[in-house]
Amino acid sequence: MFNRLQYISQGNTVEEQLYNIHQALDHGCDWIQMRFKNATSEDTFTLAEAVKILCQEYLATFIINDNVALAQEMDAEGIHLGLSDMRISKAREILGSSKIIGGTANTFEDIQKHVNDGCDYIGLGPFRFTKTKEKLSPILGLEGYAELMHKMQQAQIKTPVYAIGGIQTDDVEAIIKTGIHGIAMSGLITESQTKAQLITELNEKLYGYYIV
Ligand SMILES: Cc1ncc(COP(=O)(O)OP(=O)(O)O)c(N)n1
Ligand SMILES: Cc1nc(C(=O)O)sc1CCOP(=O)(O)O
Ligand SMILES: [Mg+2]
Repeated sequence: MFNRLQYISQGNTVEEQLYNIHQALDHGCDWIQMRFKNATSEDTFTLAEAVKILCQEYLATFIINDNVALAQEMDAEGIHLGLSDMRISKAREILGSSKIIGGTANTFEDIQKHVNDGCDYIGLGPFRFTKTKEKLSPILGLEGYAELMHKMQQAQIKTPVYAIGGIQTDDVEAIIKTGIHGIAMSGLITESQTKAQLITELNEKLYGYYIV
């Protein structure tokens, strides 16, 4: 079973990214998605090498955003692909059955397509407006999540779903009640000055018991 909290990395330079990822790992995140937009391929490679070592050290899951070739070269645990990235069936051919492949969805049709293509989890968003990503799909909110989770249940689709987009601590309980498996976050974790407390609180809400 996949863990319930994903940290989506942030930072404009290799150093900022590494600092943020290290902080997240140090304070209890054990799933890192390396998301480094608008970076050179050299910087992206440098960062990926360092993040791979860090994730091994912290026994954390290392997922790469967008770049299937890099995920293959790094032997990362997986890849996250959006609606305008490589199709999941193609990535599966390249990476094989042992790698984790996540896909972004905003509608039930997106979910069906990714599931039919063999994805391992769905990133469903945005929950609300966020500055972290440009060109957001329509906002889903709690009602959108409830409706899509209901449709998945009716269709007997059991693929784990992660909520994403502008999520705050107080949103987590209501999101989980819709049947969503976990949450993926950037801004709240990156900007928190009390990360250990935040991540403990998020995990309590996500797992329903106290995690040290
Ligand atoms: C867990 C998770 N869900 C959704 C996304 C968004 O992916 P995508 O739509 O490809 O957008 P970018 O992240 O590439 O800007 C994600 N990264 N992770
Ligand atoms: C990377 C990403 N994808 C989204 C989607 O809706 O597909 S929202 C998003 C940004 C998540 O960061 P934050 O927690 O700072 O809002
Ligand atoms: Mg993408």
